[in-house]
Amino acid sequence: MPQTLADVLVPLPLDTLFSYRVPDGMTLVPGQPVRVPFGQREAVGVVWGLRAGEGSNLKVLSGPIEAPLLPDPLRALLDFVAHWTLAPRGAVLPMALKLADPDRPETTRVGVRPTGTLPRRMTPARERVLAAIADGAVRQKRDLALEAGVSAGVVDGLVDEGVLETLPLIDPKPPAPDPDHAPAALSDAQRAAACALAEAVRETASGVPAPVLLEGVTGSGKTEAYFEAIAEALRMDAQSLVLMPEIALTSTFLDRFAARFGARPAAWHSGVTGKKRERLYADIASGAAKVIVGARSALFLPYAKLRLVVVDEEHDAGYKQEDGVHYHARDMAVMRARLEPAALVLASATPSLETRVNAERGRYRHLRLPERFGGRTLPQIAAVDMRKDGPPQGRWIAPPLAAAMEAALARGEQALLFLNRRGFAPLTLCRACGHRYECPNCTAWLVEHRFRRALVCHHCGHVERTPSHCPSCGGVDTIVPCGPGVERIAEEAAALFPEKRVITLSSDFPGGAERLRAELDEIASGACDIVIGTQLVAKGHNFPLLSVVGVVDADLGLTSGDPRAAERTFQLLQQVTGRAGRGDRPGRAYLQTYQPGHPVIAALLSGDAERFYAEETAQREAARLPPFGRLAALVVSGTDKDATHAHARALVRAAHAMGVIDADLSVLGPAEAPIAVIRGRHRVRILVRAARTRDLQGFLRDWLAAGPRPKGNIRVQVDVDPQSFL
Ligand SMILES: Nc1ncnc2c1ncn2[C@@H]1O[C@H](COP(=O)(O)OP(=O)(O)OP(=O)(O)O)[C@@H](O)[C@H]1O
Ligand SMILES: [Zn+2]
Repeated sequence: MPQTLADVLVPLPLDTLFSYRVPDGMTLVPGQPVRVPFGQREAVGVVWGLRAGEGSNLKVLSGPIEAPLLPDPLRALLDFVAHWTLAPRGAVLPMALKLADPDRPETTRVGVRPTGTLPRRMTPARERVLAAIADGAVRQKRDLALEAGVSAGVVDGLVDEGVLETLPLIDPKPPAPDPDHAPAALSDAQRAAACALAEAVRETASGVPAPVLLEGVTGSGKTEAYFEAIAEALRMDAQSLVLMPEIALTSTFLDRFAARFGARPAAWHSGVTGKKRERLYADIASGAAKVIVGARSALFLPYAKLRLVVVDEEHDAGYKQEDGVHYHARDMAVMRARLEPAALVLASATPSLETRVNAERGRYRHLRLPERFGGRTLPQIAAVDMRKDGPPQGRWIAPPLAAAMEAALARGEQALLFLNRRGFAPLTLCRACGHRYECPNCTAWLVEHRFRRALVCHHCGHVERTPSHCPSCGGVDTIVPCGPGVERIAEEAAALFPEKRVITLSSDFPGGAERLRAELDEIASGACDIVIGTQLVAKGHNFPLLSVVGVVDADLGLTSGDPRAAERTFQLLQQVTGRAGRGDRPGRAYLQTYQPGHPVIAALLSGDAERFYAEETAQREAARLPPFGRLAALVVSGTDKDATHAHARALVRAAHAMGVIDADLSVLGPAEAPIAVIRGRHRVRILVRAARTRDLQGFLRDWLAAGPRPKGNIRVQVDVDPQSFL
């Protein structure tokens, strides 16, 4: 007699499902988290499928775990991610499965309220407590003590006497966002876009709407437009997910959202931990959490009824996960939306070439907001030719930029200096003997961080104290910095404008999201005059008083070997210059460059984005680079240099031996990686380029199966659709 068998996926780096016999009388459904015997122990897993079969030789499934199901579209997404990235399915599962930690006790907060009994002895402190709590509302002990201005001991004393009683405090359910709370008065262009987006959300009732590219210049109100799509989803009692490339961007978003909808959305990111995370996960699974904003990991949650996915700043490289499972969250968002089905909105002022091409070829709908909101103009952009007008040796702010800053500051406006380089100087050497400070674990210079008084490796995190004498020649105080980082620019700005308040923002500063948020608020309120920052300040922020943006080194990034170097630089500089003139004062931006004629600089100066995209597209097509061809990178690494290189060569030989390499499928390399050693591991790269008509993943699977087994500590990391080429 056939029995019910369950095929279970376990969160281990394995691709296979394990089959178990389901005990008689136990009903399970696909997606159910379960406990199963696994080797000598028990493991958790998720039912991936159920079937009838003969199971007498199989182990018996232990039982279900009380946890949210992984719904069909989510399981299909996980299968797809595994297929696409070549990661084993079991390695993908942990991105979606967040089980409660049974060892963590539930930490309930304790509240107090009056019992009606009077204290035997009255003191002024006790009087204040009783006055504070006279309204009968339940308060946390600590809050009550604060409110009454007494020590916690006073409250405890009243509890001991039975004047107050304790009871567990249950978090009130956060209020739900209201689609009609405070809608913005939209401009005509915004309304047209908002209507089209809302329409796409409604279409999910009957099918899969086409993805939408929402392309609008900086400050055009893309956020306001997609808010109306969220409102529509709320009216359908459905969920919306807003993805952001960086968690630093979400804090201002939460406030703006609350102003529009009367309640904050739920935020999902690595900072949400413990019980809070468990509760949110459950609310997402039940559908109680309606709007979720998060980093890329929020894409893999068990939404009950997801009808809208917004990928904000869709061009941002932060969407690519570069460790563990190498996936691109934007691309996987497209797949998730198709599986649900949900409307998909890709929003950007500077879309990726991939997305632009999809829109041009009619695969995506293309909505545009060509103007800034409220009649504001885009900043005028000028080049500062560093060959003619550069600053004196050892300084980095050219006179024309300094003059523009001075004028703006005199008008009470703010200036932003942008340099995408952390630390004080990218290279440090000994003036006496030329010794360069290098990382002991990586092929990389150590970067001086003056605030921390340390030399730091940006690849492995190695830190050493800035030495007082040269380790090579023994020279004392001979250390000299070469080139600028943000800290050095801050020093120069402070010297140029000694009476102005300078704030420096860099992702490596301590304090995390909290501090950053406070600083962003300060800037927006005008509490500082000069802002200096890395790419952290480039995107998304709204600083109404900011009128001058100076790009300290506009050429940085143009010379890298990355096929997207031009596109990336264009996007970044367009974003950062777009911070100027968002309030009621017009903005100006200055690009300090040694090559004012470079196509990227020329495109920024002319404001002719269309031409830039057209030329970039033509070049990519000619070179058969993405999106006209597909790439996969293999990084072979190991502690033994010769063995690592030998393995890479053997892999390439194996590819050629397969007899499938031709004009439409080429294998390039092996070549030593630009960063040849990271954390003591030698690195060699192999690049595969395939026509879109070829099954790239199929080839990679066959190749890795046919190729040599890595020996010792050699590892082969596959990166499909690589974004980084270091
Ligand atoms: N219809 C509107 N009513 C009132 N304010 C608006 C409206 N549209 C936009 N704004 C304001 O204009 C500013 C820019 O809008 P928003 O941030 O949505 O633009 P964006 O296109 O997302 O910009 P960026 O790409 O630079 O991040 C915001 O301060 C926003 O509140
Ligand atoms: Zn290092």
